[in-house]
Amino acid sequence: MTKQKNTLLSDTLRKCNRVFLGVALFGLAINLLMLTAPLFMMQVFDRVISSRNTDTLLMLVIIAAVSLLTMASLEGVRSFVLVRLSSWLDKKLGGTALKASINSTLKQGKEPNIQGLRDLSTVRNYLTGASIFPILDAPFAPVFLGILFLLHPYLGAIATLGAVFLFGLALANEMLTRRPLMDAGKYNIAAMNHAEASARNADVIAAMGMMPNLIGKWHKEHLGALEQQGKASDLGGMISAVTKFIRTFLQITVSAVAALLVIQGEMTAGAMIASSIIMGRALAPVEQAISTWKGFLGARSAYGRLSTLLEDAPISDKFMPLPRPAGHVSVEGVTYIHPGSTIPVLRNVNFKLQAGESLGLIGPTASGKSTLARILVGNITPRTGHSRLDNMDVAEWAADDRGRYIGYLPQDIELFSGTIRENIARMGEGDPDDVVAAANKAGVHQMILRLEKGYETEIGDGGAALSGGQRQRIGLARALYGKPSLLVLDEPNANLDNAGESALMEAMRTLKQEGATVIVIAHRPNVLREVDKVLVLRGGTVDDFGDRDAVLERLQGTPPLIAAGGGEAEDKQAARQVRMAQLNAKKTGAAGRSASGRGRKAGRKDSSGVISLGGPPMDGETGKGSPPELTDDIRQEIRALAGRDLSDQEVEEIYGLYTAGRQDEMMKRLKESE
Ligand SMILES: Nc1ncnc2c1ncn2[C@@H]1O[C@H](COP(=O)(O)OP(=O)(O)OP(=O)(O)O)[C@@H](O)[C@H]1O
Repeated sequence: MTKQKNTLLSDTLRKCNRVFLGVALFGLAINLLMLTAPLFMMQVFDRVISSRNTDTLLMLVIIAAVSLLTMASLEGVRSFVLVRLSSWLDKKLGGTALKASINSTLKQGKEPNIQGLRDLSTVRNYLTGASIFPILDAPFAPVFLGILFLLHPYLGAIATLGAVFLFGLALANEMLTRRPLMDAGKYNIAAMNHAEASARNADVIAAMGMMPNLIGKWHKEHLGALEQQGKASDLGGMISAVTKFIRTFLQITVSAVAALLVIQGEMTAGAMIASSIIMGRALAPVEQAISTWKGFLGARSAYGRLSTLLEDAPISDKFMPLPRPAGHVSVEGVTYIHPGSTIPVLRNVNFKLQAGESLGLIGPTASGKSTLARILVGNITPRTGHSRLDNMDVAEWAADDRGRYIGYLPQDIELFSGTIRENIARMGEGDPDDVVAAANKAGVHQMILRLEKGYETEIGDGGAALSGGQRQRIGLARALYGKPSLLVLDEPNANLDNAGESALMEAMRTLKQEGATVIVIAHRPNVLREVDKVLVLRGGTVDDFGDRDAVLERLQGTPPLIAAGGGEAEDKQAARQVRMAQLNAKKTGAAGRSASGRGRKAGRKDSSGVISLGGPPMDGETGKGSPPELTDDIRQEIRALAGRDLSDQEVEEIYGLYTAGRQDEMMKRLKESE
């Protein structure tokens, strides 16, 4: 089935046709009224001066004044209409252009930008600004040429030839400058986006002295734009100079021929003056068109980009709201390839969660966890397969509706300029009770109250006025706002201290009681204590899925996928607890089969837990196998297993037992140190 294209842009502009027709008719009247000056001059020279009749002169002045006033009023009304048209266009298309820009960032993985809004502004300014007048006035050029023919066929012929020649120059201008101007536009957009992105990352730039490199990169793109612009301006400037010369020379030629005709008695002196003025009017739109050509090309490119962007926007914003889902999650054969890539980042991912279940999503870096999270919340659409919430494909569920039932905390949190209250209420006004309830659940209420303006504290762009941990906790409160049925938390504890992490785990317990389904991506172990199930993602495929303890037990002997973080005592304790959960699961024979049908890793001891400290596991019997190097990570892991701070020597001794394959003694030493 071919996707229906959104024709909002062309439809909206079509609706403007009547206004443009009106504006063109105004233009006709204005152009005719412009004949006031030449006709006045003609009458003064031919009637007043020869007859010395001052009454006629007064009458002519009054008629000219009325005519010029009418012209000024019409011009005023024309500009009034165009200003209103500009606002109307903005109201009609602005929201859709912004939405489409945001969606294209989301779906096509493009660098975040609001080019759609910029393009709309370019098109709008062109259509409703002074640059459109030469195009609207151009159709009247033949009227003026016709009048010249009436004054004398020679004058008409010279002016027509001149107009054709100038039109040819205008065409040459279009053909020669189109490509460089389009290239300049492209370079310019890249340079501006680059500059915007740099400004957003000011901290990193300043701290690591990246400024010269970034400026160099920006310069390269900007110079590209300047070079192409220069090329177009050189050509345009030359053509413009030739045009000016030809136009002025034509004016002189017409005046000279008219003077000859006057001498030969074929024309009056007044007609000679009038012909010169009319000639100027006839050729003005052609000359103006050349000078405003750049604006026209810019607007045309902007129109092209905007229509491509809007074509993919949803045809209608209307949707039938669906009832609150219970929270059943079903991921069916999901494969995903990032735009611009050919390698699937997720391959045939399948799993199901009942409403109220919680899942820990773990896996090595770049295994596709965040991508899966974005699919689960409906931000990106799988290439094949479906992610369903209560049987409804989230990708097909209108975002504004489904979003009410989903809580999402992305890795980079993404807060907005505004107050804490607005941020928690997802940038709406928000019911105060609901805002406080979400903050309480995220354990952040007291922290907010301690801020100078409490919930009304302005947090700055992206939450710049908050610490990393505060941002994460406010992001969590935003995710919890409105009691969502499904929560997807992407490394929610990455910036949290112990108190923050305890609050997070408390929130997970509360959510469980409330029946919400929670999916949490974890690199640090604490949160895994609160989940029912664990899914291990490796290289974009499900490596293992099942009950937490069983999966963790099966992970024995593989390089660690979760790390004890930061040297915090609780972290170490948690890491140890997760390890112990693995060991206990082993001891009680909880090992099951993996969801993918893969058997558990070849066990080496079945009577007690085998601890692996990264790298290939050591053979407990023989001590054979290549021991991994005693890295800082392994030191940390040993300390986490011990649950307290060991001296370097103690760590090395325990490690010695490990590398010798003396697991029992190692366990004893670990317990001793408890
Ligand atoms: N917008 C994108 N365009 C192209 N490739 C992308 C995009 N986003 C992610 N990727 C690629 O997809 C792969 C998976 O990324 P993803 O962020 O899902 O991994 P992850 O498991 O969450 O990693 P981490 O644990 O480091 O957060 C990576 O190789 C990454 O480079």
